[in-house]
Amino acid sequence: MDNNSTLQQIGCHQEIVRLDGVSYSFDSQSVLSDVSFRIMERDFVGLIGSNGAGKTTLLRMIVGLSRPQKGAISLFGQPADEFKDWNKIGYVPQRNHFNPLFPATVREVVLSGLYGRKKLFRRLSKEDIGRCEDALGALKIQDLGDKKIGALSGGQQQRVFLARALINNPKLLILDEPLSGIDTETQQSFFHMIKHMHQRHNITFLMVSHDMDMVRSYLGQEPKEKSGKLSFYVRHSHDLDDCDGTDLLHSLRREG
Ligand SMILES: Nc1ncnc2c1ncn2[C@@H]1O[C@H](COP(=O)(O)OP(=O)(O)OP(=O)(O)O)[C@@H](O)[C@H]1O
Repeated sequence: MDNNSTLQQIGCHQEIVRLDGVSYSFDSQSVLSDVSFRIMERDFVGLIGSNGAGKTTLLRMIVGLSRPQKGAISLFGQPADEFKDWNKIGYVPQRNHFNPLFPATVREVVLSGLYGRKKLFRRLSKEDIGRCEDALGALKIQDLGDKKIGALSGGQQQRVFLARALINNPKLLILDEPLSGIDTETQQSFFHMIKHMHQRHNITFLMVSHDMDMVRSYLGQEPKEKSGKLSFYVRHSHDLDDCDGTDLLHSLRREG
């Protein structure tokens, strides 16, 4: 193998998330105990576990909303405490449901995903608006842009939250039960869409799901690793000689 192809493989094979002996308790109740796991670039990781197993607690630590009480987390090769490049990570938390009277439009919700507090207070640039339209296009909801978010169905709202997470063109998307509370047909098209993002646009995924059939159909029958009550199912989309195409929004602009 020549140097170039070795470099290419490393280039597509970065360690995105590393958990080393992570533990967490609420009061005296231990929720996670000594969890170690690595997510490589272009992995699709399905995180499975019973109710209360600590899945959401783990995701919240990865996105910096809380810290491990023991052990360490690294993101893109950096200790999580020092990590600043949060626009590389898109996060869709569990059970996002808006009150039907919530006044924001779909476009406003998607734009609120632009990372950086200062962006909330400064005027939107043409580029910001272009990114928003691209994200709406990626989720096939351009026609909903001016609708009030609270007036949409659960499945449509889920698409809006995914568009919001995509607006920064993240390398890693973290989804907490994105399929819950939506009908089977919408679940299938949603899952189809995220598989496409994984395979064609090289986004790395960490997804919590209770739908074992869907998880197994894409990620295989057996978990790659288990830790306590958590199981990690993994599929890698990596094509050794293809390191291109990580920019979903950009690709869409070109395709469109
Ligand atoms: N803020 C909190 N204060 C006290 N206990 C908490 C808090 N958040 C979570 N817990 C407890 O920690 C445990 C793990 O919760 P977590 O939400 O991480 O589980 P989960 O695997 O995501 O569950 P589910 O599948 O039901 O969403 C649960 O027993 C929960 O009651």
